Amino acid sequence: MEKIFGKPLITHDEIVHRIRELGIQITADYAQKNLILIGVLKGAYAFVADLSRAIGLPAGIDFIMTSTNAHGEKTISTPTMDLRSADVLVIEDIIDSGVTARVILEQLTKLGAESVKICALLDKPAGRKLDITADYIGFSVPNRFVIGYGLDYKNKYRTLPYIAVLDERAGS
Ligand SMILES: O=P(O)(O)OC[C@H]1O[C@H](OP(=O)(O)OP(=O)(O)O)[C@H](O)[C@@H]1O
Ligand code: HPA
Ligand SMILES: [Mg+2]
Repeated sequence: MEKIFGKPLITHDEIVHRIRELGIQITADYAQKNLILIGVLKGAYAFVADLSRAIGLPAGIDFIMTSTNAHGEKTISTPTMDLRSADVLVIEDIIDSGVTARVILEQLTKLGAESVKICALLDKPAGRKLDITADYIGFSVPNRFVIGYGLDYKNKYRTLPYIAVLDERAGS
């Protein structure tokens, strides 16, 4: 797969280093709080696994999935954990248009969480359609379609250990 995608946009070592930094920051920020991490499947699966183990707190962990309903609106599944009085940190792979993040923030806030913040591995500001800012960001990426480390193109390439720009030669 390396040959198809050439040089990584963000290497595995850079991801590991940045996650260590984010873990230290989140550990300090949530030291006195009732932290529940909520991973957004599928894209955030790799980031959740690594970031959760870089946070030195007894955090709860849960997952949600997103889907699109008959009206073309994005919806989320209901978390299994009770979020009342919890400080929720949503873990996302990327914020692009901001539509997914907006729906997640609105819905989880309605479930009675004390606070809801978002940590995204990647931020693509040029893709933004809604005014959404992540509270923690791993890396800012250019306005290109990126894959790897959880991010897919047609459900493939999630397992790449680094982030790359999709090469047209990958085909369909
Ligand atoms: O900011 P946005 O434009 O809303 O895009 C970001 C969202 O889109 C992707 O998920 P997708 O719904 O494709 O599903 P996946 O996580 O299963 O890949 C990505 O994982 C984010 O969740
Ligand atoms: O650049 C991207 N790559 C993969 N999935 C995505 N979902 C929104 N933007 C992207
Ligand atoms: Mg996703």
